[in-house]
Amino acid sequence: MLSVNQIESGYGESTILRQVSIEVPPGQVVCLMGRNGVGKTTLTKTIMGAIKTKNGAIHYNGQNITKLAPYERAKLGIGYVPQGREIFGQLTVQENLLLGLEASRDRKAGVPASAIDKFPVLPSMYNRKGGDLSGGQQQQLAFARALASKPKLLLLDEPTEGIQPSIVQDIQDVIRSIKQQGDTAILLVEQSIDFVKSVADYYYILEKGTVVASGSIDTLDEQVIRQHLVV
Ligand SMILES: Nc1ncnc2c1ncn2[C@@H]1O[C@H](COP(=O)(O)OP(=O)(O)OP(=O)(O)O)[C@@H](O)[C@H]1O
Repeated sequence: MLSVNQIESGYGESTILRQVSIEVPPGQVVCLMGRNGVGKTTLTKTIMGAIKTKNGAIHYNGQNITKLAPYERAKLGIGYVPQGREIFGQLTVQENLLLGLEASRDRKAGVPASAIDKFPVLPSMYNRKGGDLSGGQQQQLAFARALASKPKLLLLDEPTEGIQPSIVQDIQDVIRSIKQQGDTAILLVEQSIDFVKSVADYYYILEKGTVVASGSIDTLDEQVIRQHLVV
């Protein structure tokens, strides 16, 4: 589904990612882990096209998307929930959700029930400004907005960061239900090892912009955690 092959990317003259290769198979949950500042967000932004790939290639469903603009990648079915959520604070919840449809091929159909059903708190807030929601509610809105275009690959950048435990649990349940449906793959940036172990099929660990460990989730053992993740 997603195949990142030996990519190099960064900001201006500075190169952050070097020789990074990852695979996200259809319908699977793949976690991207690593300490602060190792390049996890840079990788999700590069996959989405917000940062240019300097070398290497990104293929999505067999198509080379390395040079496509972010909106073109979104149209192909890649959804993105950025770190920090990036909700439009002055727009209502409903308007934020409708913006999610801009990436979709079928705008007239409206926001699909499949995006809203997973976040029962949202419909009661349709007319509230995005900026007036709590951090956890904004995260749910950002998630639903990404689901509005029915993505086949979802990039989630630290969806549980700074969020109260009950909403972390809700987000975990949503990821599980997407996984159970089996038609959307997820690349998840996440720091919590328990969370990762409860939802993921595979993991990759980055250090200084390169992949230093990877495997099926049952190989994420104490030694790997101590070596690459414990601060
Ligand atoms: N806009 C930017 N311009 C220049 N350098 C940047 C920019 N954004 C990030 N960096 C640098 O790129 C490196 C990787 O940052 P990145 O945000 O990808 O790491 P991360 O693993 O997602 O970290 P965190 O877990 O703290 O979110 C860091 O050294 C960071 O300082």
